[in-house]
Amino acid sequence: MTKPVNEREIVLEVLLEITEKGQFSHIILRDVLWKYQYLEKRERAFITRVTEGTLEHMIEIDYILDRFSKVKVKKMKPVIRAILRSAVYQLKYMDSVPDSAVCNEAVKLAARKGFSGLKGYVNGVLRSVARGIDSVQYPKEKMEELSVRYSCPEWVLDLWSGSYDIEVIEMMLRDFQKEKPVTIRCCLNRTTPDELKKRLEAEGVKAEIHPYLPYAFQISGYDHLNDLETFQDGLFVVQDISSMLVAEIAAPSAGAQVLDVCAAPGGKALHVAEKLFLAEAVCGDAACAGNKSGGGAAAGCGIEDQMPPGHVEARDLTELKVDLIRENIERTGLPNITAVCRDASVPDETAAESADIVIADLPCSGLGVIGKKPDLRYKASPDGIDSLVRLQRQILSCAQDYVKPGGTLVYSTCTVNPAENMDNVHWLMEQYPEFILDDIRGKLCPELRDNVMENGCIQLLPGVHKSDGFFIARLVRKIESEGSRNI
Ligand SMILES: C[S@@+](CC[C@H](N)C(=O)[O-])C[C@H]1O[C@@H](n2cnc3c(N)ncnc32)[C@H](O)[C@@H]1O
Repeated sequence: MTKPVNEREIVLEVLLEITEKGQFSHIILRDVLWKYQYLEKRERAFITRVTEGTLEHMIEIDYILDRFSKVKVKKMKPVIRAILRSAVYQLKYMDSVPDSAVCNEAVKLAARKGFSGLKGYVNGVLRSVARGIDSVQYPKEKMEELSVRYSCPEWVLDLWSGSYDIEVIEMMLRDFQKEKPVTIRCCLNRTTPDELKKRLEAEGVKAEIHPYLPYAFQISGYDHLNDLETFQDGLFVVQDISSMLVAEIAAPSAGAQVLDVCAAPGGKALHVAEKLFLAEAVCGDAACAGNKSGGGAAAGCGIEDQMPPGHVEARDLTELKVDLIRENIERTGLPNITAVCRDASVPDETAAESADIVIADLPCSGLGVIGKKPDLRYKASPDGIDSLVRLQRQILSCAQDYVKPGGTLVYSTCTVNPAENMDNVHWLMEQYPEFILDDIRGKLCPELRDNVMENGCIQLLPGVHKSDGFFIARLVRKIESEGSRNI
């Protein structure tokens, strides 16, 4: 009996949504896995692997197909193109599926989708690919070769070649294709890293401390993260180490007023709120026995009562996004953070010079995280990057206004594209000379300290560093009488 849904048919639906309709792979995949949660674990894993793998290797797959099909990939009917792409992925990268099964299933799927007349074509192309795949010649020219081998558009490589050596580019590309453990952040308002490690291990999870931060772990060896008791109890959140560095670099002191202008789903804002909560939980005065969260059991020195409590306002553009922040606030149980819907590109005069710390973790091309979101590389374009830079500058020009004199602006992106990173920092300092770069070295572990640029910012590169591609700058608004502290 034929099954009502077939995992290859689901892969086809998902691929068409992403490649033909421009949907994001992580969102479509999440929704589809939710819809078909009754499928067996093996089938769900197959859907994820074939979809992500096809996207990750799509330029290489198209190159291979163009060598074996008379009709070029660009000219194929979308359904046939998607069926062939996912089949070539299975032929090249999934030894567990016999070649004959890949070909037969693709032919059946083409027929089910109304293309019975193309059964012979699909079968012919795939059988020739299966026979000849190991003898495909890759391009001779280096950039072209890298583009095909690692499925990265050539214009992206040209862009990077202006700033990075070819060896570094290849290291990044190789790293994007590597399977990596998930990185989590221990919620220090709920537990200690030691306790979390013990509980994870009791659940059969392998947890290793990340070399950059003592409260970050790399975890592996579990089936469904959401099913872990430690996750359900809110003892950790999933977050890349690079994102955690933003809160380290923001380094809020007790009583700080923080504004995150682009906060959803809330990772960095919640981390800053946690730091603030911990800074205020214990009074800094060594002679003081009291603390704000101590329920009044001990008498304090009084400083903690005079100080207004610190707070994080986490903003984002749409109610949908703000609801994501709210869900995460509820999960972590932090009392000192609120989520607000507001467009960061529109000036907010009511917030002028109101924040000790402004976090501007802005929308960007995401070229530092294409290993995790494989379709981003096909969605980005040179024109798209130009308009992102315009948006980033518009948001930065609003965000700088909210920083108090002496306060801090932390600018970050998850890209390795200098136009969206260092160029924006230079632009900001030209437009607003009251801002100077602050050196972040003292806020990082020794291993990373040496990688901070001369101007005090950091550009993390996948494959070079143990993180996503990520950029962080810390700028300080001068107090009027203050001389230049520029480094
Ligand atoms: C890089 S993500 C932020 C990630 C977040 N800081 C975190 O750590 O979870 C950029 C965010 O900017 C938001 N965004 C884009 N344009 C915006 C605008 N004009 N105003 C406010 N937020 C915007 C997006 O919705 C997205 O959530």
